[in-house]
Amino acid sequence: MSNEALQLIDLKKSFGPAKIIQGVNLQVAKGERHAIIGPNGAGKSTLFNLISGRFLPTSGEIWLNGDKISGKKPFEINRMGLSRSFQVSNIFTNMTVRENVRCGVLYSMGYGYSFWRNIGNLREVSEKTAAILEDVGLIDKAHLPATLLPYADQRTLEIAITIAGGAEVILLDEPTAGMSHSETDRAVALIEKASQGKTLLIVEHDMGVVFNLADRISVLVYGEIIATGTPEEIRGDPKVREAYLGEEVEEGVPA
Ligand SMILES: Nc1ncnc2c1ncn2[C@@H]1O[C@H](COP(=O)(O)OP(=O)(O)OP(=O)(O)O)[C@@H](O)[C@H]1O
Repeated sequence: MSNEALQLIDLKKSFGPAKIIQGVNLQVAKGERHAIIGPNGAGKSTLFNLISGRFLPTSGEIWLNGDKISGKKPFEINRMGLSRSFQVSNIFTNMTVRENVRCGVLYSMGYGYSFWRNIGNLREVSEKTAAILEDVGLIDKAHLPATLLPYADQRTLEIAITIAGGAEVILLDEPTAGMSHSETDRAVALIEKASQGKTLLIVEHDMGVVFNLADRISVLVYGEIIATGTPEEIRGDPKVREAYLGEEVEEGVPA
């Protein structure tokens, strides 16, 4: 059995004549927290859309835990153990916070979204739901309709649902976008705790978050990975400084 949770092999994606992803090779080990950084338009969202099955690659392959997933549909990839967060849109706004997390828990226990089925082990579902709500700090707001939550809490709920789904490999898309410093700190703590024992791939613009959270970082520029390494290696890489980090290395990144 391979030790790779996720493997991208010479992955390419074009939209018409525009070559957006230009031969990406990436290996993410089981249990690793890996961040993808790069300037606007580098292709980070496109890469996530390829991995989660929303886009088909133009060429190349994607493997998840030793199984080829490129060419499969998003729900098939999800069932094979990969879960992806969206920018809030995964939330059922007409349900309470508790019901949202409960859906994720039910899904992880194999019930899918078939609410009408007779659910035998209700107690286990309720206990798991309560534990997640407690962990993410939303237990006091569990009874509220999700739509009434402040923005940062909605993002937190989105992360909670993604993680409640039980997938081993989790893709988080800019989880701290639009958050204040203190909200960001709380979100990072949540992600660290909730991703224990799982594999995390994260796209994030906040360099403080990236350099705190990631075991390794890949830098994507114009659809190509120009460097992969530990935070120290990336911080010290002249190519990265020149192409992307620039002044942020001095100003935004913890030494
Ligand atoms: N469906 C599409 N059709 C055509 N072009 C697209 C499509 N999706 C993305 N692109 C183009 O691909 C390029 C990369 O976009 P992408 O959103 O992946 O970048 P990004 O690194 O996520 O940027 P940001 O940091 O701003 O979110 C952009 O030039 C974008 O216009």
